[in-house]
Amino acid sequence: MELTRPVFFVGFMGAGKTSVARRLARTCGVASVDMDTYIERREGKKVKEIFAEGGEEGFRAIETDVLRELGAKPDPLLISCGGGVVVTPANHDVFREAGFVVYLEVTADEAASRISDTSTRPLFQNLEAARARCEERLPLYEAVANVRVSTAGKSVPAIAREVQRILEKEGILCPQQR
Ligand SMILES: Nc1ncnc2c1ncn2[C@@H]1O[C@H](COP(=O)(O)OP(=O)(O)OP(=O)(O)O)[C@@H](O)[C@H]1O
Ligand SMILES: O=C(O)C1=C[C@@H](O)[C@@H](O)[C@H](O)C1
Ligand SMILES: [Mg+2]
Repeated sequence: MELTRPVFFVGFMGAGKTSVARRLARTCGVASVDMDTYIERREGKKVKEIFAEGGEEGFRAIETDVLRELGAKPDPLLISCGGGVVVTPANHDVFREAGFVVYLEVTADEAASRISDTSTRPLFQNLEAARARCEERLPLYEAVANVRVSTAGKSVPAIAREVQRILEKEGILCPQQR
């Protein structure tokens, strides 16, 4: 199959953006890219090190640069964003101009139960702070979303199938034209 526009997955850390995009890419035969992984390869450093050296501000600048680059690829991709991509206002323009945004909903408590190693996520260091951060970001996720998908109690393959149906209905995921 092929994509007519880039599809961005947003949502809090642990929502399943990376897992769902990867699963959908595999089952539909389209390409996916994970922004955190892409950033780590490009910078030759782990996200944690980028935060330690340049702070959140340094990380966000790289993130916006990469979002613009990936959103402008001639062959559209499934793009799993970092959990904080919505905090930078300029990123909202990229979403609006280029793509379709799938918001995967999760609570901080459920996310905490899914993530085995929070040390890789500098902004998920304790549950209290994560709950507050998650709540603070809800309106931002909602503002950019073209569609919301609840992930509570659902498996990654089930969520991927649900997203696939939505993308097909919207004409974003189509049978290959050539
Ligand atoms: N629906 C789900 N049910 C159970 N576990 C899940 C589900 N989705 C993801 N997970 C697990 O939660 C962990 C985090 O998932 P994933 O890395 O896909 O989240 P993410 O949204 O990309 O997070 P981040 O913003 O930190 O990159 C992984 O171990 C994954 O296997
Ligand atoms: O929610 C966030 O702010 C982040 C989520 C991760 O995906 C990484 O992009 C980074 O750890 C920041
Ligand atoms: Mg991820």
